[in-house]
Amino acid sequence: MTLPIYLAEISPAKFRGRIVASLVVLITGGQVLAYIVDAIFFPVTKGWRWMFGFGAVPAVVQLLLSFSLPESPRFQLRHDRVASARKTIRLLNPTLSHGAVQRRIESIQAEVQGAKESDRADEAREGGVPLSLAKWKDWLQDWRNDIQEGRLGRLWRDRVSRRTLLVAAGLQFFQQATGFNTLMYYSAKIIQLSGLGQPVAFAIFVALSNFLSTIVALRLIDRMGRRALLLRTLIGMLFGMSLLAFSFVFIHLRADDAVQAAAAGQSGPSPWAFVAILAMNIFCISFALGIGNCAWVVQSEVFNQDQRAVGNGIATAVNWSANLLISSTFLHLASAITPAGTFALYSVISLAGWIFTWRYLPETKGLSLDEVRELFEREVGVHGTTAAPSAPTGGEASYHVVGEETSEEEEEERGTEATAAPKENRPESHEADKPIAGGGRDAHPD
Ligand SMILES: O[C@H]1[C@H](O)[C@@H](O)[C@H](O)[C@@H](O)[C@H]1O
Repeated sequence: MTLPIYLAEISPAKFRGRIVASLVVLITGGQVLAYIVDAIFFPVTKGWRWMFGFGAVPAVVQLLLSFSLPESPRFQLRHDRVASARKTIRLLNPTLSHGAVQRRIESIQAEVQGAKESDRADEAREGGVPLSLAKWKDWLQDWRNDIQEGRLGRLWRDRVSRRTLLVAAGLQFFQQATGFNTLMYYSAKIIQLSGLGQPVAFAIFVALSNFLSTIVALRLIDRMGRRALLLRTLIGMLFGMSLLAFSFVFIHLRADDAVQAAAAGQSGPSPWAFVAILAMNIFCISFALGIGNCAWVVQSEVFNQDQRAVGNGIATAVNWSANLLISSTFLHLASAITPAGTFALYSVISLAGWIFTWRYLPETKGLSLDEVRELFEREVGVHGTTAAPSAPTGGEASYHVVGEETSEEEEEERGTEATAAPKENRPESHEADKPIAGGGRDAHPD
């Protein structure tokens, strides 16, 4: 949960999508490694001990490396640690000029002002009833007040914040409910059911295509934008999952001995088994190019400073709860309504995910975290007609010039010009590349 927030807070707007999505590259790379370790230890007696034990290695490395990780400049400025924030900004952006660092500090200070006020209000309310069993009623009341008056309550009461929560949690829900992890967890089983031999080898192939496509997504997410990418890849997911459902209508499910006979070459697998493999790969590649990344990126950027932690917490909890629900029900569903029926159900959920994205997600690419918030504050959301976002705050690199790579220094300089210049005068305001700010339904590429 902390990582998307941390990465979003330390990245310039132009590369934020890519930097947050690099987290997913590491997750999916880790999954491939886990498959390989498991394949190695599968034939070993009590190999599961090694499988679990190896999981501790990256955790220890991460623990050791985290000691050298600075706090994000936003966090430092929220706690008035200006000198440390200056040092961190320099560390993260060694090419920035003195003036540019100062401008970034001032912009973040302006942004965290509201959050600091909320911090003070929360502190004033806290320290209430000491935890003792005899006073459990007071304690419960205190806890309820905290929820109502604290960050959670503010997140729920405010209409704009509710919308950001809906978008972040909704995308995380669809990321899991479309059934991707059933393919990750049960791909060997599914492949075995289809009558193909070598289920583990094919399963590694699925994990590998997830990993490689996630790397490709890094290049697309800031160029194409989250919304455009999602709307296209959800169609790929819908197609892949429907094809998988269709292929399973014709696959005669095999019992274990029949699978062994097929593997020994006594009876070949049905050609539909190969269609199923193809379908799984289409689904996985589309997932990894789109919602596998975008859900994390979007949740890291839609909340304001005050609500970022609680909002990300809720969205992450939705992700894991939906994951638990889907993966723990897969085998039961497959025996109740057949695998074909289960995959058909997941494809209907992909369709619902497409409608949700089209209806609720505005384009956030290239906008500073501040501007993303402004975008949600505009009444019209994705389908109105009000103007594009206001000029960047100057604190973050706020342009999104497709295909153009610039140094931080240039970005900062442009940021200042843009703050002074009216929007129409901005040199790079390519119509085609404008985020779908308030103009989505008419303007979006689909
Ligand atoms: O974004 C990640 C990633 O795509 C993983 O492959 C998947 O297993 C996770 O559940 C998901 O949250």
